[in-house]
Amino acid sequence: MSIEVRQVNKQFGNFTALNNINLDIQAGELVALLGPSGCGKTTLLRIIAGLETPDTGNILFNGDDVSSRDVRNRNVGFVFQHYALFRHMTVFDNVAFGLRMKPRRERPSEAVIAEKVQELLRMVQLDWLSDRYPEQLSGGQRQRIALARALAVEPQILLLDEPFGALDAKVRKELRRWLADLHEEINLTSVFVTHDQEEAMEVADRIVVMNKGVIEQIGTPAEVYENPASEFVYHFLGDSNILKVTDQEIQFRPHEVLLSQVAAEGHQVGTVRDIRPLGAITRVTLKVAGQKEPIEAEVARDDINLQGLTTGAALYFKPKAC
Ligand SMILES: Nc1ncnc2c1ncn2[C@@H]1O[C@H](COP(=O)(O)OP(=O)(O)OP(=O)(O)O)[C@@H](O)[C@H]1O
Repeated sequence: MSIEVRQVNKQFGNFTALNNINLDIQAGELVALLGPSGCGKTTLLRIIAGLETPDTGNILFNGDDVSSRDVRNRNVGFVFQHYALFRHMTVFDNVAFGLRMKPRRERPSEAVIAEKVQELLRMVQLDWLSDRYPEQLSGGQRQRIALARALAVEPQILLLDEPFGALDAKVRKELRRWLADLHEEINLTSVFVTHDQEEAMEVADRIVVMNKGVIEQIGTPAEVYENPASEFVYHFLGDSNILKVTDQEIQFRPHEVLLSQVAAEGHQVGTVRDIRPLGAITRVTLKVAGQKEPIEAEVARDDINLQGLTTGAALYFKPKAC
């Protein structure tokens, strides 16, 4: 199901939370709303869900204006951090909840509900936990159960607010992959909120970069990273260096640097402050005379210029684009 956001504005008192938001999301897309804290991501998600009303503007699902429908009549599944699982219900009952709450005419029989719940629990790979209570689950398991619960009513739209927020890095990664796989399995349109650019890059088909209530750019992860529409997008999507050359400032990312242990054409010299192995890459921090901020260079861990390199050594560098 496609989602259109048309000229949406939202004020909280004098504060403009959303300023003329326009957004088209295709059926089957997985879209990330990315931006710093307070930029309006959650407000936009809540407006799409029907949990919040915009001051002006419309929301359309598959071309139908749903602006005046309340959340129960939008058939969206959502996982918001503060909509936790019901503590007094087992995992099974949590997932069954939405189906049991359906009006009598639409409500499946208990046998059908049981089958459906087991199928969802198998899908999130937690069917062995169906009799447990939420407090007996890990954070990652709870999030997966919350997703199963949201999917139980077969929504065509899934809205997720920082779904992996409080989890450790490894579990986050597993869940991200799981969400992307799930997306390929069932034809769902999903929008998720994150302030983590890596998370958006890794999972989303397209990223909506927001700042102070406006959309700065919409594009695929590659588009927003390689062709940022504004300074804000450039800085938000990754680390960057600023190098003063005569009266000009050059900006470049840490991986866009050439290194040399010997003086080379077009290279400047720096002093090695720190050498930090980060898995496949190594980050070298350089202090450069006359430069306020240090320069960071990221190269493959087996880069020849790292051989025998120690802190305090002189190292020559050059932004690749120069
Ligand atoms: N009910 C409300 N009343 C007043 N101000 C609000 C209300 N809800 C949100 N705001 C304000 O609107 C702005 C946008 O909030 P929103 O929750 O959409 O931001 P966000 O981008 O999701 O931030 P975060 O990543 O911190 O959750 C914030 O400055 C917030 O303080």
